[in-house]
Amino acid sequence: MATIFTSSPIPPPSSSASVNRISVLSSTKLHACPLSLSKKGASFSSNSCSLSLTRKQPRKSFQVRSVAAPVEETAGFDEMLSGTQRKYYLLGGKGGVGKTSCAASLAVKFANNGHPTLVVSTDPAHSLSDSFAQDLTGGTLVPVEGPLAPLYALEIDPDQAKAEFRNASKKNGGTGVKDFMDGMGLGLIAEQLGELKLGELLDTPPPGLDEAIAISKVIQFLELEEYNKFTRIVFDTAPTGHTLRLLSLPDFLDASIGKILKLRQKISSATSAIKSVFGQEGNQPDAADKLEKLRERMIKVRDLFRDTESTEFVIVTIPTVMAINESSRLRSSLKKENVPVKRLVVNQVLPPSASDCKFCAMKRKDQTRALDLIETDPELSTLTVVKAPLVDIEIRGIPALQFLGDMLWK
Ligand SMILES: Nc1ncnc2c1ncn2[C@@H]1O[C@H](COP(=O)(O)OP(=O)(O)OP(=O)(O)O)[C@@H](O)[C@H]1O
Repeated sequence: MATIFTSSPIPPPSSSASVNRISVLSSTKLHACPLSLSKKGASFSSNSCSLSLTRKQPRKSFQVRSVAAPVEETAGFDEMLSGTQRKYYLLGGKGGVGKTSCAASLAVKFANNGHPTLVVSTDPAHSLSDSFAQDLTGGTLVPVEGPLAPLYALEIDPDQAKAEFRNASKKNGGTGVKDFMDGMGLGLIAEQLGELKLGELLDTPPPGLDEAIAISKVIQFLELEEYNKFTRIVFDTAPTGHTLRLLSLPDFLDASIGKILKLRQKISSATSAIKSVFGQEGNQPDAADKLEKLRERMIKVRDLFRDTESTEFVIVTIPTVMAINESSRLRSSLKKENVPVKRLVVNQVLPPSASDCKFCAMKRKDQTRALDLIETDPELSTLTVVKAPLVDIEIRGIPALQFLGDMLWK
């Protein structure tokens, strides 16, 4: 493919279809350079232009005359946009690859296209506020300023969610029940309870538990009326390891909580006579209720993850062998758990340039090797690959997110 670049003024919109207009985000003076993303790599080239988000530069524009149009692989954003029924997008991948940036840019794009959108962070190390450059902390719905349709953010506090779970469980199946049973001389059942290893679970929660509870908390929120308006919900999830463990947690917790509740029933019938003598009723029915609710939400989370109609997990990666291998393992685990995956975002792809910078040339070669891996990887090769270029400043704030979103979600 050959591409000719000139830097003449932008022609009127009616000019030849083979001429691509370069977008300029005039409101913030962010520039995009000619870019076309193809399966074989980012076909971006200019003698005078590297891909950059440059502040305070004079308004410039380029025109690209494509001699042979590259085969572009797009995200299929129209499909993501279509329908007014609620859809969930979970973005996940290795730490630091750009999950938050991609999730935030998707949320902005949905909102700008008319969908009332909620973006949720379930990563214990939240970075939504940093990404939007707005204070979105507080654990409740916070409006994001800027997009056309309502966009709200929610940063779930995993510690608070975990504490709630711990309290509910302790009253029913943790040390609270164990002490209670010991006191009643029901050591045998206490041993059975020990087999559940629930005490351990609560004392040293497995990584991912916080996120599972955070997501269950979101489900609880979504049942409230004020959340009905959201037609797109984008999750910025924690790095891969957490996500993988998270996937198996709903089943694990469902089983554990189910056992606890059954056990509680047994205990309550076995001890009803004793309780009636000693008049010990306590507040257990309320706690049991809470635990049962948590269990129901866990089941909803699990079902939500697997619902191909409404949910999609988008894997975000960067063009390095390590990140791509990790993405492959993630995809394999998601497949085992029947979580629908269609798209793979490859972020921070170095655009080709005519400069002879040795470091860039080496880096580009390295990235190309990694990108080639995707095409032969049995887990990843079937996915729609969407590439986003590495830009030269941090992606922060609505204009920058719009810029990234316009390149990614097409
Ligand atoms: N295409 C890009 N070009 C340049 N910088 C980028 C790009 N994508 C993301 N970044 C920057 O990389 C950093 C990490 O991005 P981000 O926080 O989105 O990653 P993350 O995967 O969510 O990280 P974590 O795993 O820590 O939550 C940020 O400073 C962000 O601005």
